[in-house]
Amino acid sequence: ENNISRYQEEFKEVVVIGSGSFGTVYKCINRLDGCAYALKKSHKPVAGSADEAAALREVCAHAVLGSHSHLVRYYSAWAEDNHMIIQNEFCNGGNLSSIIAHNRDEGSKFTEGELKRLTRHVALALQYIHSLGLVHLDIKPDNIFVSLPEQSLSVSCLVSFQDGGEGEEERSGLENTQLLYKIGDMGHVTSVRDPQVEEGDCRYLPREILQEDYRALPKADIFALSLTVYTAGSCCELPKNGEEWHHIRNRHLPPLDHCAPSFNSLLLRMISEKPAERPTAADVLSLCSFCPSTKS
Ligand SMILES: Cn1cc(CCO)c2c3c(c(-c4ccccc4Cl)cc21)C(=O)NC3=O
Repeated sequence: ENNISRYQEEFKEVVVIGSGSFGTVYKCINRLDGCAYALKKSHKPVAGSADEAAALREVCAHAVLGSHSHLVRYYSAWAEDNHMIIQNEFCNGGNLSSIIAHNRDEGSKFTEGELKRLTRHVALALQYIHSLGLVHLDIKPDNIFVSLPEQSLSVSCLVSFQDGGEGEEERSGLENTQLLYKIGDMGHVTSVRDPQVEEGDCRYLPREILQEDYRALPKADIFALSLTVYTAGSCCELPKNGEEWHHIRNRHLPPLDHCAPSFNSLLLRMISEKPAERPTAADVLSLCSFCPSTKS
């Protein structure tokens, strides 16, 4: 039997960077090109199972999506000794959920400028995905990754990034780096025309998806983007079900007190009960572009 492991042959495993029901994610260095990659190792799904269909959708989606500055880049995928392995771009800034958790501990939160940069980057990626007739269906802080370009990994920037820095002026240091937000985890991507919907995280799902109404799937991504941005701005945990869950679906979302009314009303419009009333990704970009504080 073929017991040569491509994983061992081609990569040096550095550290586990995540693990869960999906499998285990490692930061690895490719022995040939010396670059860091994120490799997710999961058990090979049973042939013909829903897991196998999802794994195929993930890899095919990456292959179709190609490369985009606000999508985590896919490099390769293969099977070995009963495991599935996917090799993706390594994002060195962590994911949005780890940054939100850090802010929650520190009692600090995203400035309006940072929230607008986050909204713009993810809306750019959604505009691209939707333009290809695809939808993501699992937009949430865990699946938004951060890339800090090397040159901005100076100590001062890292300090402000890691420890929140001394105050606003330290944090504002972030606003000027070319920090990039990227959508990752294509495990729920499906086509708008012939959707094979695997429901994403219910905290970020609009009502119509739970009611299996798939007539406006791109607007489900817009709904989830709003609650993702809201979570980053408020550091609050979203409800999974019950009264509070329905309250939000009735557009009751307390405004982010440090953001302009125009930004709060954009977030509210994005969670309109009727998908048709939610803006498209292109609308979000134009509504969010008049922001003085951050470029890019
Ligand atoms: C838990 N976790 C932490 C990270 C690093 C953040 O600094 C991470 C990454 C990915 C993924 C990932 C997600 C879904 C599918 C495949 C992969 Cl490799 C998971 C990741 C991925 O595709 N790229 C990553 O950086």
